[in-house]
Amino acid sequence: MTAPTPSPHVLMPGTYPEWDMAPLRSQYTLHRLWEAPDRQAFIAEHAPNIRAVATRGELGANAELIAALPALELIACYGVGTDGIDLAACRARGIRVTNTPDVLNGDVADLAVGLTLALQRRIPAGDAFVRSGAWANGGMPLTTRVFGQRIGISGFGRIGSAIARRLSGFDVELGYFSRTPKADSPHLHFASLTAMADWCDVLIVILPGGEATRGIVNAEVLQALGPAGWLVNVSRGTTVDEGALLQALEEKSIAGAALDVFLNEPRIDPRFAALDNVVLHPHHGSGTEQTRRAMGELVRRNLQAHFGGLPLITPVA
Ligand SMILES: NC(=O)C1=CN([C@@H]2O[C@H](COP(=O)(O)OP(=O)(O)OC[C@H]3O[C@@H](n4cnc5c(N)ncnc54)[C@H](O)[C@@H]3O)[C@@H](O)[C@H]2O)C=CC1
Ligand SMILES: O=C(O)C(=O)COP(=O)(O)O
Repeated sequence: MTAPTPSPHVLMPGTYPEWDMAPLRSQYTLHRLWEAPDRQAFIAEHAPNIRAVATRGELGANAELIAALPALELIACYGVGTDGIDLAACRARGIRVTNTPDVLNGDVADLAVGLTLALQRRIPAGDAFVRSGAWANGGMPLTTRVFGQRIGISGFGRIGSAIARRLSGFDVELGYFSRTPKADSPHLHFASLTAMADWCDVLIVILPGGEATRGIVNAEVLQALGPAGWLVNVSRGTTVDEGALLQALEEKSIAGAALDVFLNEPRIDPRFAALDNVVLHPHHGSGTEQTRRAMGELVRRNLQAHFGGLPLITPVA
């Protein structure tokens, strides 16, 4: 009789939906960090056994956590953005990293388009107007036309190009900002974000987060967008200089913003809630059941590939 193969130990900084937890429990020894009363003691106790971390985008894995796990081989991220994971620390130790690209493109692109429509046509305000009974006293104020505008997409990768595909049906003029022009794109290319902000009516941001893009949407970009310009951010809170954005929104030096992402989520700056020219959304770009199931499955396939000695499905590092 052969001894049963021990199941690999996996540290989870935060939970996944139950439909993912059940199959993970059956294949791995899970260590639930979010339930530990003393994180340091919990990590120290289990560190020698932990071979993988299964994390989420916003929880990431910082240098301190990585350094505390000497047997770590893999960090699997439930989400495409890996800006919360210290990739340099991983590369230095040969720790592999995976994410969940592509399966969420459609949902995040749908939300970007939905937020654009909600912002300019004031759909949440319309809903509140009807519910409050204000309609009985007269019509809702007029809004801004979406079709016929110039829309600039900043970050023209998997999700950015999915946004462009959707908006191509909206009779708008499309431009994109990227470091190198895409040979297969018929849209107007901008090598300068400020120049695109000056050109467009709506600036949609879907760049990766992290140091390279921190505050890339700065006061100068917002000024170029101008009092008739709108910002839609579905990327990361860090890509926008939030102080400059709040000031621009308060002074109405831009027309408005629809935001799915913020600094310090979920405890965002309370100044946002006092504004009437914003649509606010709780970082839910991939938040449909179908996509979350696909993301969970991709995390599991990466873990299985790693522990089965097979090539990773969606490696980042
Ligand atoms: N709001 C939400 O719920 C979600 C947000 N995201 C965010 O969207 C980001 C983009 O995702 P994908 O499209 O899958 O990534 P991607 O890697 O396919 O596309 C990113 C694009 O940005 C470009 N880029 C990177 N740095 C740049 C810079 N400094 N200047 C100009 N262009 C630059 C890249 O060349 C690439 O074309 C993720 O990293 C994540 O932060 C992703 C999913 C959901
Ligand atoms: O995949 C990512 O990077 C994300 O931001 C996912 O976030 P969400 O699914 O929108 O909460």
